[in-house]
Amino acid sequence: MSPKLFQTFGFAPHTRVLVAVSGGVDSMVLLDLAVRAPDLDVIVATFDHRLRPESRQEQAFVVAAAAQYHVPVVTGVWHRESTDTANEAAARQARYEFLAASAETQHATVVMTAHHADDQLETVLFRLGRSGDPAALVGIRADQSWHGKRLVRPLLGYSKAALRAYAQAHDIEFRDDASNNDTRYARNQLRHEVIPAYKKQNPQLLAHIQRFTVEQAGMLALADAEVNRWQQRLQVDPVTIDWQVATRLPKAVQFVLLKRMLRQWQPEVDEKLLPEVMHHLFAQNEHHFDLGAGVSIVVQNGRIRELVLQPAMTPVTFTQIGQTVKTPRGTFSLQTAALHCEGVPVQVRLPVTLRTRQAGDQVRLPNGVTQKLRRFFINEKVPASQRDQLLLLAQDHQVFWIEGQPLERLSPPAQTDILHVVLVHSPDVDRSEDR
Ligand SMILES: Nc1ncnc2c1ncn2[C@@H]1O[C@H](COP(=O)(O)OP(=O)(O)OP(=O)(O)O)[C@@H](O)[C@H]1O
Repeated sequence: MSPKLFQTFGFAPHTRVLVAVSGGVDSMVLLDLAVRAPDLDVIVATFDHRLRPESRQEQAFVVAAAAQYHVPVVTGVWHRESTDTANEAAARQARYEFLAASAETQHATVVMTAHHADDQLETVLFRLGRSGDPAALVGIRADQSWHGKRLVRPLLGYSKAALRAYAQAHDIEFRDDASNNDTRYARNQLRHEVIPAYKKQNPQLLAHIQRFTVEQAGMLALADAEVNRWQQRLQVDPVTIDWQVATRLPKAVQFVLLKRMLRQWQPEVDEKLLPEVMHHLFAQNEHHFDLGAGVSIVVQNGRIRELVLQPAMTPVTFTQIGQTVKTPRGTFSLQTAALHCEGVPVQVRLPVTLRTRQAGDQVRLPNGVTQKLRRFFINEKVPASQRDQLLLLAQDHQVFWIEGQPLERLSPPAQTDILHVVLVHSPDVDRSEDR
């Protein structure tokens, strides 16, 4: 293992790289390699999750190590709100938000973490146990675009044993993360109890998983292209699929096709119902299936029709202050906050559209990080059944306001041409307009 390993990523000279360092052996080795690489301008980022008493000292250790390497360091601390749960997933989310925000402020174009081959094995086995979805089994990606940057895992091809050997050979100090020895966590149980036995039985396990994840990513890309081709062939109109031609394909292939098409329509449908949908496709009777997330489908005589139970509202656009729009959900008018004290003022730019969510929507969090709206809804525990119904104000895919969400969760856009407005809602509209 040598700094040459970065060459495969084709970084331009003096690429600014934010290296995520916890102080553990993996990230200390990554830091050492990155600092030795001639083409990289390294900045260290270290986050204190405050989940263990020793985490402060670990962060101080990383800060001191960065100083020894003469590289800048940014530090972050997880200031949990009382509503945040202190679990591993929430801690990881906070850490990645810190990394994204730090990359922005440090003008780094690449963020690196020290995930290695054993992490990959663990991730794939863990996901296999939790979900049968082949897309989940691509595992950790070596190089992906992320928040407008590249998120790179240069050590994914190296085992933990190889990293330890490098640390020993180069006298690299590190701190052991005590939580890794805590078998309360499901992943650690897998790490300490299941994987060692599995590896003993199959000495090539790491190499096989490595190969599997690379090929799996390729297979899924091929599958996407194939699904698009079939979709064009089978789609009669935007909400109708004629399944007759597809029936010449093996049942398992039909299932995959159907699943991926429905996911494109609505990512949150309940896929457990799909075998039943297929079973009833060619029945004479009409069958209705409620797939959740506001979507139901009707199947009959080899045709599938989508019905959105509560149709998404037709988007309406405000181009000026004072404009009033009638919708099936009531009458809305956009007023300047100074004129109206009703409701809380929102900062928007015009034109702004009132609508329900769309694929690609995103919000900007108070810490400046851009987050997918889908992820935001999950974090804020908005029930899946409500997500398609909530009204929001958006420009393109940037969402400024969401019905029922406290505004301090959403920060305004960074532009200066913002207006303070309130959306005035009169629900007492004639319900006959709903049709
Ligand atoms: N406290 C931290 N500060 C900065 N970077 C960290 C910190 N903890 C972990 N990292 C980075 O993330 C990488 C993965 O760490 P770890 O395996 O502990 O993560 P995890 O909690 O399992 O989550 P995930 O694997 O999904 O990132 C580390 O190699 C390191 O680069």
